[in-house]
Amino acid sequence: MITGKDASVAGFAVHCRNITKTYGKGSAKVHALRGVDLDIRKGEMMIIAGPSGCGKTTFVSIISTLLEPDSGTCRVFGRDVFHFSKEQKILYRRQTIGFVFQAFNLLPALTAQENAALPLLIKGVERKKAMRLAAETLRDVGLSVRHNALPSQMSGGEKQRVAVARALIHNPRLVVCDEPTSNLDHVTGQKIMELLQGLARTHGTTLLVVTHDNRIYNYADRIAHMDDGRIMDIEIIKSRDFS
Ligand SMILES: Nc1ncnc2c1ncn2[C@@H]1O[C@H](COP(=O)(O)OP(=O)(O)OP(=O)(O)O)[C@@H](O)[C@H]1O
Repeated sequence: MITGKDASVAGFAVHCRNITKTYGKGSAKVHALRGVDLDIRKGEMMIIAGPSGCGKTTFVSIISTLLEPDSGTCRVFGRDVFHFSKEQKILYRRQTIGFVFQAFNLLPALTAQENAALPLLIKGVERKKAMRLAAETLRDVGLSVRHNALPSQMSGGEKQRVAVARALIHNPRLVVCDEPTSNLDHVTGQKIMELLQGLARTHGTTLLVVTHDNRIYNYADRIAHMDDGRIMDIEIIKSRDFS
């Protein structure tokens, strides 16, 4: 982990200190995060690993402003995200972050191309242009055909490619993936990770991936191992120069 008095916040995609979060009250109280510090460098792929219930999803939800922390600080690309207004949070989630979830979260009534175009359509991009960019992005993620298929007509791997296209179409600086391979077979999971890694390297995107699928650990630059609401260890997988 990069820490120390001289660490420059400006060099980091994510810079978090002492984040705590509890759920519930009294005897039902759960300490989900017990003081999490983490720095992620721009362009880095950081995996957050750890057993079920250790606080992984809580942590990424807080960074993404989907959930309020109890205490702590967090700067994402230098911006103090815990003090955003409601409107700033909405814009931050739409513009800065791309999300990929295990359950794909595609809208069932929309085609692959419409699902991929969604972030642009929400942003107000004209439909024809959004659909053209969606077709290009689907090609980038290896889906050259079946753009008019509905999610119910696609395989798990195809759906996850659409989800990745949708996460990347607006060129977010940070892509947050929660168990992106857990509903996929091994080979398809590896393909999705290669895709994310390749696209991230081409565009300099920072990737934050929550997983307990140790078969994808080798795609990370570093792995933050969590347990019981804390980061216990940071493992370096690849030593790349991020300066
Ligand atoms: N809305 C909630 N209300 C009460 N407790 C919660 C809530 N969400 C999570 N928890 C608890 O907080 C702790 C951390 O949960 P979290 O979902 O962040 O863990 P996780 O590491 O992502 O788990 P998994 O790998 O199973 O998804 C767990 O003990 C969980 O039961």
